[in-house]
Parts: sequence; structure tokens; C-alpha cells
Amino acid sequence: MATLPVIDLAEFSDQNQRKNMLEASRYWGCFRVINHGIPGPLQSQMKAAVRALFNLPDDVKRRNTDIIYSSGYLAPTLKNPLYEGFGLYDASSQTDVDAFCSLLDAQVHVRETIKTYAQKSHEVIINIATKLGESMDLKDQNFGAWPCHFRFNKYNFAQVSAGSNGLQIHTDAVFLTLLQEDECVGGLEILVPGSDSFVEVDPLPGSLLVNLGDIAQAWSNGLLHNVKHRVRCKDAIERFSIALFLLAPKDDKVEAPTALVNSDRPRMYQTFFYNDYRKLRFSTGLYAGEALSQLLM
Ligand SMILES: O=C(O)CCC(=O)C(=O)O
Ligand SMILES: [Fe+2]
Repeated sequence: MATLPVIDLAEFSDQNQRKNMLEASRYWGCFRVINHGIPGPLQSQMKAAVRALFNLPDDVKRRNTDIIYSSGYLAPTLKNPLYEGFGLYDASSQTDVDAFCSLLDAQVHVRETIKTYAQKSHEVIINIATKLGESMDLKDQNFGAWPCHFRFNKYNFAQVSAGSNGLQIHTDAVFLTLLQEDECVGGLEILVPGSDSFVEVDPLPGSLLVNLGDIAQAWSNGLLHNVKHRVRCKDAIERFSIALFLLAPKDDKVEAPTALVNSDRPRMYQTFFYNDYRKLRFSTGLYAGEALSQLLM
């Protein structure tokens, strides 16, 4: 099991927290946060709300269609039979969150929970992005304007699937992910950097996991690490997780700020558009960060 660095967001005046966050982001591409501001009861209510959505009839679920490339409902497929997911774009907009709930005829308490959770988790992800920016001496980034995508994941694990992947090895095609894992069912594994071994991520109840994705790697000019991870089925038990993704700059243009480019660290990636990058990943089937190498200078 990997013991990931734990960052206390309430103690950020302590320089060590800042240093630890940057170190974890550069090495693991992943860390935990505690004292993040999402109360435990809201986390439980959100999980119950997500369960309720997965219990909807199939034709209702399919109303959750794509807004940006591959952002909507994903039914289990032959290739990925254990996985099912809802997607909500743009989770930073209460209007969009409302529209998603209306499409699915969500009950009042489900709608209220999703709206509150979206608002709170958006505050948390912006707080983390801002602190990460500051740890790289970038003070003028308006992460609050960057679009967000919610994904609710369900893994239909059964005895016969033990040992197989619920979610194949991938990097997240985003800047940051804020993940509420299943507090009871493990299975998330991350690749130890520079090796081919996976380690299970140790659960820490009440905490949230932060992953850095491909956009963090490209936008930081290669400073931040896009963690490779997967979900394995261990037991015959349904697993749920809730991921909020901070995607990319508002104008869709991914380009390292000039402060992160210098003669020792020349610009690594061509400027590209985020939506094109999503399409590139899906069209090439390269889900574990390899598509980024096609954008190297
Ligand atoms: O379910 C999990 O724990 C991980 C989900 C994940 O990796 C993702 O949604 O990108
Ligand atoms: Fe992921």
C-alpha cells in the first residue's frame, strides 16, 4: 500500500504544507487533502444521491448526453463491462448542475445535495489549484474561471470479476481531479513513478484524493506529474466514486505560463486546444498520457 502525502488545507500558512504539496505533485502526481471544507455528512449524502441516479431506468440515464466530447453518460460496454458513469459539464455552473438534475428528473433532496456538493467541491478544487499555483510562484492565475466536469462512477463488481480492471490504466485528461473514493470498497491503484509496479492507495476516511492529469503536465511545462492509475475489482461488491475535474483554461488554450519557461527548461509542448486534446485521446485510444507525446515541440 502507498502512503500518500497528506496535505492539511487548514494549515497552509505553514510553508512545509506548500513544499509538500509541490513535491507530491512533482513526484507522485497525487496527494490527499484533509480539512478540505466538505463536511462528512455531505460526503455521505452525495454518495446516496449518486446511488439514486444509478438506480434510474436506462432510458432516463441516457438523457445525460455529451456537452463536450465524451462528457455524458457511459453505459457498460463489452470492453469495459464493469463500469458505468454519469457526466456533468460544467459543474462550476449552478445553472448547468440544475439542468443535469432536471434532465434526470432528480428528486428534490437529490438535486439539493448535488448542487451543494458541486458548489463546495468547486471551492475546494479552486483552493487547491490556487495553492499549487502559488507553490510554483504563480500568483495571477484565475483558476476559478476554468470549466469543471463532474463524473460519478459505478463499478458493478462481481465474484467472477475479481482481479480484473474496473477502470483501465489511464491518466486523467484534465488539470486536477478531486476524488471522493468509496469509503468502504478499495481498488484504486497508482503506478509508482519510474517503475511498472502499481500500489494500492491507502484509504483515509473523510479525506479527498487529488490527482494531477495530462493538462497539469503540459501546462506546467513538464514540472507536474500526471499520475497513471487504475481501479481493480477485489470483491463482489458495488463500488462508487465521485470525481470533480478542473479541466483547462477558460479559453480552451493550453500553454505553459512564461514564468515556467526558461533556458534551463525550454517550452516542451506546442500550444493546443483542450477539446482537441480530448478528441486526440479518444481517437488514438491512448488513455495513459501517451497522446501528450504527439504534442511535444
Ligand atoms: O473510482 C476511482 O477511485 C477512480 C476514478 C478515476 O480514476 C476517474 O474517474 O478518472
Ligand atoms: Fe482517473
